[in-house]
Amino acid sequence: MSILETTGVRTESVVHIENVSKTYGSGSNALLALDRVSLDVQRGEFVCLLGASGCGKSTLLSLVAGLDRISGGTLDTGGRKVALMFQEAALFPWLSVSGNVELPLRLQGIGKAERPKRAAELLEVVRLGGFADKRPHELSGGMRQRVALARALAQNADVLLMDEPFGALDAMTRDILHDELERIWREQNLTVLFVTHNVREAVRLGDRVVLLSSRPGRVIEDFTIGHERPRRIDSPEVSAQAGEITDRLRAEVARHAN
Ligand SMILES: Nc1ncnc2c1ncn2[C@@H]1O[C@H](COP(=O)(O)OP(=O)(O)OP(=O)(O)O)[C@@H](O)[C@H]1O
Repeated sequence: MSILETTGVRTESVVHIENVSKTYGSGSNALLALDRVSLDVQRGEFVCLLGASGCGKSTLLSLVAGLDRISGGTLDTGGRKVALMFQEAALFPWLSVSGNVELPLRLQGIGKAERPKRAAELLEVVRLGGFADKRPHELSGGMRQRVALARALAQNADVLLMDEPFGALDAMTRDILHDELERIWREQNLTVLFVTHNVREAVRLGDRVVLLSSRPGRVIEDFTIGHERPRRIDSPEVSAQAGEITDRLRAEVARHAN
């Protein structure tokens, strides 16, 4: 994987996407979802992907996760481990909170005695220390997403891929989880690729906000978000930049509609 020299700072690209295209189906049913998308994510970066509905954001994440194959171009994660987190926590209802977090530990071959201890540590990280023995149905939506985050962290991945993870939560819960995710990202030196529809959320969280065009998805703009952290989603700086990006997105959606 490439080591880039930028302004004297050594950075390492952990996700390298170059001219990646994805076509679903074939012949007269072929649908071009992504059209020559290029994007590099550096180690430790928090990159948000934004775009109109159906522009291929989830498709790009599933390609990076290796769940589907690219139709053209180059996609290289250097063999790094990636973990995925979705809008729905998708916890196993018959397992306890701890049991859900222990599952990826088991798949990694971590011993039976060690797993509950490691799960307890991860539940502390997401501030669910006292909930190890609860079942998913006993938790709120925000708490279930915390468990899903702990489970993703349990995979010990280099890259965390998040597909609208807070999309189904109320604004206050989402706000709290933004703070938590930012803290965990920093403490654990994670690299995050985060898909969202919510422009403010993208500016609240991202080092960069990458805007995709309407289908077929192409990168049309890559905004660097330089505001000091931690940010508030309702701060004047975040609102102003979100306004600028929203205008760009609206123009793109209108262009596509014409
Ligand atoms: N497995 C599939 N088979 C066929 N077409 C698909 C498949 N997955 C996605 N598509 C199509 O590819 C396009 C991109 O879908 P994708 O879900 O990646 O977009 P998105 O930007 O994540 O959308 P949204 O923001 O609405 O979640 C859409 O037109 C969708 O219908």
